[in-house]
Amino acid sequence: MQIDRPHTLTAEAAGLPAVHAPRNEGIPLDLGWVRRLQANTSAIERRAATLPGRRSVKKEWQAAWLCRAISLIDLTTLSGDDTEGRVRRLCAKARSPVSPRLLAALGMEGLTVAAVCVYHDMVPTAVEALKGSGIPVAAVSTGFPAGLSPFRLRLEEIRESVAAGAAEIDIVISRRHVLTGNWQALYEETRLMREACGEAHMKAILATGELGTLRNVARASLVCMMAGADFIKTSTGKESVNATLPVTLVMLRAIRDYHEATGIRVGYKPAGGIAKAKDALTYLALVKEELGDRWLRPDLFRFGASSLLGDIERQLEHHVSGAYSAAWRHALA
Ligand SMILES: O=C[C@H](O)COP(=O)(O)O
Repeated sequence: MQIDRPHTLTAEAAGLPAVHAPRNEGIPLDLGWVRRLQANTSAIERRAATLPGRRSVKKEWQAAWLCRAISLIDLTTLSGDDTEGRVRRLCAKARSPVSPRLLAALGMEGLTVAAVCVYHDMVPTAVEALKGSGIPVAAVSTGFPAGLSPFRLRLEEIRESVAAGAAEIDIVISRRHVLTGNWQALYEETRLMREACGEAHMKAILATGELGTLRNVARASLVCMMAGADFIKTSTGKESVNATLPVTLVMLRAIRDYHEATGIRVGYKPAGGIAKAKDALTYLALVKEELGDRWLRPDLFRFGASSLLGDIERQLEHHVSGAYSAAWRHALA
């Protein structure tokens, strides 16, 4: 598809000025609605398969959309060997996601990523390193990635992450509630997590690669939105299958249904394995087709990605200079 041409290659084209959708306060669990939801797997897979081939944005339009993609990244490090030093370097990258020379050439001075996403223990370091930047810190709490620690500890972890300065909390759902069709338990658990988040925005990670069917993905999406999730997110990045286009179609349509029924906009975060600039453009095109431009802003869309920024930077370098830089020059991103 042809994405509309942004007027100019400016910060505005990259997703600014900031807008803030009202929060999703949730609604009572509607089991009838949940059970009516179906997913036509073969139709969804057919549609998803046509998407990468139909995308076509070139030259300055492509550069503008790649800058938009940067403004939508939750720049992430979630490794067992994370150190304060690595998190500080990541935060420096978040403030200045591509070289100042490139930003000046693109007219994109001031461009930053949307947030930095880290484990609970790294929240104070990230908060300190991002001070004054306006970039929020997101914490993966609730026994990430499996979410199988005692429930009271998962709630406590959320509270501690918020107290340490996290403005966004990425929770993981209990996959077993989905696999056993226990929507009541999923709703109640997610609702309590939302309460523990307080003012912090909550992204509900479904771990779609472990939910078995696309119908389960649709129903889990809906239950999490009913329970008050501000975002629904595909994956932790640790499952064997993470973000995919079919899962994205299902989740976007659940978001559209919820919006049509309630008037509330819930955000979407594909995460895990999105590492190429062209994949990011495919996701943006799909969101634009399914939900419209309003969802292509940081308050309603994020990429959860640890290495996407590096490839986008390489493509922008090519746009400006006509040459590709070596991948190792962008190792951190
Ligand atoms: O939430 C973010 C993901 O964990 C990042 O996954 P990734 O390292 O495959 O980009």
